[in-house]
Amino acid sequence: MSQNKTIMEVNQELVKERAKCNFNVLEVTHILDGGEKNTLHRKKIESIALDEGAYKDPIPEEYLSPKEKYENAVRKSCLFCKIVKNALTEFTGLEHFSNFFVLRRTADAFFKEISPFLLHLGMFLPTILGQCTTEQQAYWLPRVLDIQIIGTYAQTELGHGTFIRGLETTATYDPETEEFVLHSPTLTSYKWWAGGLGKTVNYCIVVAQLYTKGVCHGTHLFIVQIRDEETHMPLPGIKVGEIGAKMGFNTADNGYLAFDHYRIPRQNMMMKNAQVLKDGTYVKPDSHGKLTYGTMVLVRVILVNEVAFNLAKACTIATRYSAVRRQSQPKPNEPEPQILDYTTQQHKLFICIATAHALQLASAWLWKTFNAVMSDMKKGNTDSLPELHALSSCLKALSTSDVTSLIEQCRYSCGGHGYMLCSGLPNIYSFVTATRTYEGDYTILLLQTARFLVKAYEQAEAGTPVTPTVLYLIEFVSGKRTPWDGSPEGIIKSFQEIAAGNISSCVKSIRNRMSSGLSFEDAWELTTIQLVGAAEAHCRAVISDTYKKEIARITASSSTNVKIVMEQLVNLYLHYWALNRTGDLLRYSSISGEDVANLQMKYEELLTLIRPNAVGLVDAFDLRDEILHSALGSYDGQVYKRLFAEALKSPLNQEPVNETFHKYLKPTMQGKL
Ligand SMILES: CCCCC/C=C\C/C=C\C/C=C\C/C=C\C/C=C\CCCCC(=O)SCCNC(=O)CCNC(=O)[C@H](O)C(C)(C)COP(=O)(O)OP(=O)(O)OC[C@H]1O[C@@H](n2cnc3c(N)ncnc32)[C@H](O)[C@@H]1OP(=O)(O)O
Ligand SMILES: Cc1cc2nc3c(=O)[nH]c(=O)nc-3n(C[C@H](O)[C@H](O)[C@H](O)COP(=O)(O)OP(=O)(O)OC[C@H]3O[C@@H](n4cnc5c(N)ncnc54)[C@H](O)[C@@H]3O)c2cc1C
Repeated sequence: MSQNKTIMEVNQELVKERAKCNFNVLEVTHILDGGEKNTLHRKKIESIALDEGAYKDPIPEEYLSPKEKYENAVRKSCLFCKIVKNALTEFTGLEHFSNFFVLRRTADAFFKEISPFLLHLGMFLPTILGQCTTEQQAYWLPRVLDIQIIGTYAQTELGHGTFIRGLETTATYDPETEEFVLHSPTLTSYKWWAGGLGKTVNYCIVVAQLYTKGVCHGTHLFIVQIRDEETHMPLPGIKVGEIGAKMGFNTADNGYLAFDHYRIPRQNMMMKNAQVLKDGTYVKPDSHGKLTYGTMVLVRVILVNEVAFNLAKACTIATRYSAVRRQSQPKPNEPEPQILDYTTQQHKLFICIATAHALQLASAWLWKTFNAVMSDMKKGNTDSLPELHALSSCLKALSTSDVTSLIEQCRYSCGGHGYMLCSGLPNIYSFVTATRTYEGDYTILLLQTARFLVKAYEQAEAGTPVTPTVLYLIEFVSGKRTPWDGSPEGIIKSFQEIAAGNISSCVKSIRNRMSSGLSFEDAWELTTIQLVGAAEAHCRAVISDTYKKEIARITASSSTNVKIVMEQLVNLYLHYWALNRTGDLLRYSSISGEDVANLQMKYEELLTLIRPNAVGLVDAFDLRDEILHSALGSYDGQVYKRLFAEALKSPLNQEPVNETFHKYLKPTMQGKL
């Protein structure tokens, strides 16, 4: 493996673990990267960005003040962009966007938290690609890709994040001057949260209610200059600042923004879908009404990959540490076992490895689906957009939620040392837990998927065709059931039956409530706990099915041992979730109590089978130490030496006696305070 420039010799525990591994690690790396060519490309970018050591901080980030942290992050963002500039200029279409994953991953070496430029590349750029006309793109893109301007995406307001139709910022067209007048009528209409808005950006995309000829046409997107390009001073009519300290994202200067009758040219409305003509005539998009929500769909797709990557980081750290750490003495007169040998520890960790694989492959599949839908839409066909919206919503919701819990589980599995910032786990957690909220809160997105599922159920009942991911509903409404057989295919089938059963129960509840006199809205509202459950079950079935099929497809030409270990992980994922949902299985499938006991036995066998390959499996994620930032997870496994070296960096250790001794401790102890 092209691992890291290790200064320390590799710990013997890890040497032995690597010798035990029975499959070709590089082959698995290629699978996860989507092919050998992608691995080589990734390594090339990582080398360009990291080999010279430019990412290194003179003082560890965690010991800087908030202001210094931010300033250091800006310095490094500029440096990072300079180093990878050639790679950046390639991104002239959304179809190239998957290459950003490589940059994103590499950038992690530079930032323990996050770059204040994240939204520039993660949302400003894709919105320009997705929402601007060709002429607008020709004007804005070169400036964006060359970092001549820096932008963000300001949609959320102090009063509204979820309910976009409730946003209060107005953009009123003035045909006299051919300008839009942006205004923030209330405190709750202040833009709030946009990353980089506080101090970094000079432009942003603003989502505002469009008024022309006295009529409100709903929310539309505008490119707005907020700071002078020379002095960086906020322009007259703009009030902008930072929102303050957060649980994480502290180097991302999330900001607030308000407008006082601030004017922008008509051409700054993003006009790919709807337009306002010079005289103020509004031209409606002739296809789907939600096309202005496009960037959110893209970013939801991206986030599935993003959290898979973060889970890979967390389980690399926790698995390597668990191979080095020894604790307790279950058998008298025998050495303390590696904690990785405890079945409960394997239960905590191997599901993380399997989930990272499942989500990585599901995200690649979703990315392909996204591109296919975009290509249809270029031809004016928006028929597949509702399914993409439903899929990206539930996959974003479930992946961010699962990964948040699993990263915390990785921290638990590292005991006290996992609580140290230098383990890397707290920063990974505080980044990922936010993904459950931003870009659409968990509950909200699952309820969006539920809307789609209820409609699909009604179509299946009526005998009209349904889209590919809900084909299982046709069998369900026809009353056909597959007897439980405990095979991987059988488990996936039962997940689909759980999903169909849950959707059917929701439909019944809504109908019963409506027949007892409630409105559809009230009946829906009272059923939302079940609807969230149904969307979650559907999504679990989709992930499981995709994971199994993709592994079978990709490993068709793999070596035998790679095939075996990949299949073991798929089975582990399926057994883990089947055991987690025995209540649903008993309710909606023909599983018996004895079958549940067999599932448990099989699950425990899988843990034992995977155990010798555990370190090889996390090595296959091929995460350079610079990207992991972890004393517990480095490739050399020198956990204790690294923990001690980190402790010595603490500012409190730079002097033998702290001044508080003279000021407070001594007077207190001597009764003089
Ligand atoms: C220098 C270093 C650089 C390092 C970086 C290097 C590279 C970076 C590159 C990549 C980055 C990698 C990863 C991360 C990338 C970026 C992310 C990082 C940070 C992000 C920060 C977060 C940003 C944000 O949070 S922006 C704000 C997001 N806000 C939301 O998501 C709001 C959620 N709310 C909604 O989506 C909607 O309001 C709603 C809840 C869906 C309801 O909408 P509404 O209009 O009320 O619609 P309604 O419910 O009535 O439904 C009507 C109808 O429309 C359908 N619908 C709804 N939405 C959509 C849609 N999006 N598409 C299609 N259809 C949609 C809905 O289903 C209904 O249909 P129907 O009537 O049932 O048929
Ligand atoms: C770190 C971070 C970065 C962000 N960056 C950006 C950015 O760059 N640009 C930007 O525009 N925004 C950004 N956001 C804002 C983010 O998109 C919103 O916070 C998110 O969409 C949730 O909206 P909200 O905060 O209004 O939550 P709310 O909608 O107020 O949700 C609060 C609770 O109410 C529940 N709830 C709300 N409505 C319903 C309903 N209809 N049915 C059932 N339950 C409901 C939710 O499930 C949730 O539990 C960021 C947020 C964070 C945390």
